[in-house]
Amino acid sequence: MGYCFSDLTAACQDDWRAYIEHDFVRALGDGTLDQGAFRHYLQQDYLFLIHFARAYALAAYKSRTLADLRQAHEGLRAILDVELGLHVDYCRDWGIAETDLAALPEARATLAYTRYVLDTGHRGDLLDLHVALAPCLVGYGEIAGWLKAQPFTVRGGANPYDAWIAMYESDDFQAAMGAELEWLDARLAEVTPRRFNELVEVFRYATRLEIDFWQMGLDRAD
Ligand SMILES: Cc1ncc(C[n+]2csc(CCO)c2C)c(N)n1
Repeated sequence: MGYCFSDLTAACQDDWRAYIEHDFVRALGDGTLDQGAFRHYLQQDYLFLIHFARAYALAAYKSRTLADLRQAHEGLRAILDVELGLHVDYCRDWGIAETDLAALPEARATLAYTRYVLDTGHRGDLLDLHVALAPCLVGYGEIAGWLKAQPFTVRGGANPYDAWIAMYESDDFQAAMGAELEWLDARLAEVTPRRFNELVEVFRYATRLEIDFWQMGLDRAD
């Protein structure tokens, strides 16, 4: 007993590194990512965010305390009022109109990942759901930090993806990630070894689905 979040990443080290250091991420860092691949990723990420908002609504439904209910409400509000608006503006800069976003067909990788998270939340409890969401929330913060430390990363106007990196290294985002880590560490401190192993499986599947999401972008898969 007495687990914490880093025990989850340690238990799935190979998958976690494959996600954080994926070729898509490296190419974002050095600015060589194919722009069509990025556009495909952005389009599917719009659909991803909508389902992610639904997952926060599910977190509200699964809450047993007012504090957890408020946290879920804040997550839902942040996506609807901030993230999706930023995403639509950002897509416009990349030549994707909001009307196009609304009509997008969902790629299989988007479908698999988002429905896995929702199903995990439905069949499990609030901790299962948060663990399924963690590769998304914590992973992107870690990716921004990892890119910052890599010698190949190009920053500023010379990298067309600089704004994307900046978004996830921002103080606001890093603070949201820190709050999530605190919540997870407090819950994981109390779970049994058997329960921890169940949560590792949830975390591993969600991490693999993040890898597939990057790969979908690179392959422009539908
Ligand atoms: C496939 C995919 N995975 C993770 C994120 C990152 N992300 C999405 S919503 C959110 C938190 C919202 O409050 C974060 C960090 C993404 N955009 N796309």
